[in-house]
Amino acid sequence: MADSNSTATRSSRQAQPWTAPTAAGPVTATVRLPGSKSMTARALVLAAVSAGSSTLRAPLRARDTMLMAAGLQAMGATVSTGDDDLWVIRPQPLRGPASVDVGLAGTVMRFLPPVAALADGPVTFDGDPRARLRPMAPLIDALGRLGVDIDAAPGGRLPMTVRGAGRVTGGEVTIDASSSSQLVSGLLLAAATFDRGVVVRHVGPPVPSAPHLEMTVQMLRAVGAGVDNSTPDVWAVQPGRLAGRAWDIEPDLSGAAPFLAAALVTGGAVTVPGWPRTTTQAGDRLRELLSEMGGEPTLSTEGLTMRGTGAVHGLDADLSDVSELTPVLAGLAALADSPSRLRGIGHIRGHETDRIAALARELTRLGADVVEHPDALEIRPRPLTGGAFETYDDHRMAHAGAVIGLAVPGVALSDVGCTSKTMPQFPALWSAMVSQPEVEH
Ligand SMILES: O=C(O)C1=C[C@@H](OP(=O)(O)O)[C@@H](O)[C@H](O)C1
Ligand SMILES: C=C(OP(=O)(O)O)C(=O)O
Repeated sequence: MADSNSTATRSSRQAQPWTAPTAAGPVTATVRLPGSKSMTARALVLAAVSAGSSTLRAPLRARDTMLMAAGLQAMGATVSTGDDDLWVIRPQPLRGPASVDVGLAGTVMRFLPPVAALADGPVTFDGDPRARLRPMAPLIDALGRLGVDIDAAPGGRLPMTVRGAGRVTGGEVTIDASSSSQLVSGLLLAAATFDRGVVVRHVGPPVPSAPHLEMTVQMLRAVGAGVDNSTPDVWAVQPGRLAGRAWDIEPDLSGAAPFLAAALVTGGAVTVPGWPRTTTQAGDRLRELLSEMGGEPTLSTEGLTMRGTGAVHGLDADLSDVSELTPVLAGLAALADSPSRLRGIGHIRGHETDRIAALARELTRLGADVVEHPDALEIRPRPLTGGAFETYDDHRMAHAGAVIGLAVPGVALSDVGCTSKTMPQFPALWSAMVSQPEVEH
């Protein structure tokens, strides 16, 4: 069952003010990270729409994934999350009435409505206040055109009720998924169980987060779905029975970002064990992005080791594929020896908070010179001074503040507890990393 600490809403959770620890010298640490949010979410959804039982080894236990588990359970699936290392999912006929709390999880709000359409009965969705502002309309419209009956708040937002009819006809549908790749992933993950499967055609400005879409396609194929993604911006899922399976969840590589960044900031070395040789996770791009910023990555059987060289350089990069890395890279950019331009990130204004505005505001407050563009951030480093750092209920804003705090004493986060969205152990892991004495090699 979902534990209350992991699923607590922002309003039911006390803010946890936290002054980020400053590193006394180079940090040398091995940091074992929890499972990937994106893989855990997909594995749970696929397990619930498969024909047999599934297991998830090393899943992520955090607010987003516990809400996913609870949502599926509310619709009738048996989801056993009691064992930290092995979750067991037994699919059952999906049913309403049910009520799903999406929290602030994009994965829950975009992946579960298509599943709810398969339930026999109404399923209501709502979440944190900010969840009501995140883009949902293209998914609601697409499901409507696939024959699903949905009542949503004006403008196509949460709260909403999906009046599941026990089956979905499916077929071809166009969608503008430029605001989130999750709108497409959600349709695809449930589609093999639609009578006619689905053909999703994106029309509009580019869809962000290509690696996340590739993860959706690969994980669908791994449970036996026929998926054709050979035409750009078109994804077809054949109707068919999906097989339950045993999933090994990789460590969360996007969650690795602040820890690896710490190696650059302090001129130390941080190792993340279990870094996969090949992966669809967006966070794997950290190897290349952080080496452009001055780090030296080594991938070995020990995992990924990022070494700082003592220098942090600015970064000019299109982050549209890996936009969830933006907050940490922006924090690092504020400490760099040259300006940065983080481009292609307009859609992150619809993430947990408007991340472009939030980063511009908080980095400026600490003394950086930041120019905010509709879809980019320009960061010109200047000497920073500690002070208040608002986290906006956004785990990755907290990561950014922690990274700056390594070098700037007195960076006072308004709430580090928001990291429970994807890594409840973040404050403990961070403090342990910063306090580890340097080891001479
Ligand atoms: O499908 C997923 O697991 C995710 C897709 C991406 O969403 P967007 O395409 O909305 O950026 C990413 O930013 C998010 O953290 C996780
Ligand atoms: C954008 C993110 O989350 P979500 O899955 O809620 O969209 C994120 O984790 O950076």
